[in-house]
Amino acid sequence: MAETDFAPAKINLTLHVTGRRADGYHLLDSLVVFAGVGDRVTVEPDAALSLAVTGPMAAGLSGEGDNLVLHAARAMGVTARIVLDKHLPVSSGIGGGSADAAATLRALARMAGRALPEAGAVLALGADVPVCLAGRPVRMTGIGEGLGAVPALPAAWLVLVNPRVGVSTPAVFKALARADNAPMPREVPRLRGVAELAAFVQMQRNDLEAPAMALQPVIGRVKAALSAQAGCMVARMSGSGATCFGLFADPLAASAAARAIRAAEPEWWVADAPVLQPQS
Ligand SMILES: C[C@@](CO)(OP(=O)(O)O)[C@H](O)COP(=O)(O)OP(=O)(O)OC[C@H]1O[C@@H](n2ccc(N)nc2=O)[C@H](O)[C@@H]1O
Ligand SMILES: Nc1ncnc2c1ncn2[C@@H]1O[C@H](COP(=O)(O)OP(=O)(O)O)[C@@H](O)[C@H]1O
Repeated sequence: MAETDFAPAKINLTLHVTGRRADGYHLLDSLVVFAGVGDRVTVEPDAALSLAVTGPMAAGLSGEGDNLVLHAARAMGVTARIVLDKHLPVSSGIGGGSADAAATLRALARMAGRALPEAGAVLALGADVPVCLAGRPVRMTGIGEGLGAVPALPAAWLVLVNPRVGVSTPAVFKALARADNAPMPREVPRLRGVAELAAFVQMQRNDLEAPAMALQPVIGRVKAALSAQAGCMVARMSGSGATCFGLFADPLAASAAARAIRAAEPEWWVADAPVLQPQS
């Protein structure tokens, strides 16, 4: 039986870099949510493992031997014909490859009636794969393996904008001036509306914004374009960039903002989508 799974964009609403391990990996403290826009992974039983990439962002993935989808399938020890329908820009700070790997694990587990790999094997696929496998709002800590519960978040909408410049995650971490930054407050408070969520985000940081902007100054323009939109309550960069998000209380304001940015910057990738709520 074929199985399809959705690979939603991962958004770091906050991203504090709080330390650096001896192996060079950084300790993070990040409020992560998922957006209702993403890739789609379809798997079908087959005697050999194969991957076809379709969709508007397929061209961004040339070295298919390295595709995280194939790494994930090997970690499951299952062969399948896999189709990755790629909609998210590659190397863009919204975890597209990690979301694809997580969707592959979920789809193959259902297809083959197998359990998901253990936590260490999931983390070995990439620091963002555990959070993408969780697929719900969490406080991510450690290098990505810590998944702490957060109080339910209000319904909210995001506008995502990428200037179509890929940003290398290792290069951004390398350009970070200091790794010993303050974490988020001990508790993420209960946030009773988008205004409170936006105020919380505003008081936190993405410590990778400055180094990413130094490497790709266009990120400053992306953030400013979002901030200038009516109804945008806060704008920040996600992950190691270059994608920035704007947070909106109202879906109509979010889609109007997306239309306005698309009209002004036709070369940029722009999407509006809800913050995904945990499935009940
Ligand atoms: C920065 C984040 C924040 O969510 O997002 P993205 O910008 O990738 O979306 C992630 O931590 C990225 O996770 P992921 O992209 O899976 O990282 P990996 O493939 O495991 O590592 C790529 C490289 O990033 C650096 N790295 C990654 C994670 C981490 N906690 N510390 C690091 O220093 C290391 O240089 C590593 O070699
Ligand atoms: N399925 C995939 N989708 C996106 N990138 C992938 C995938 N498989 C491997 N990669 C590689 O992973 C790297 C990071 O990609 P991506 O996950 O999109 O970055 P980010 O987490 O910053 O959004 C890129 O160099 C890309 O070539």
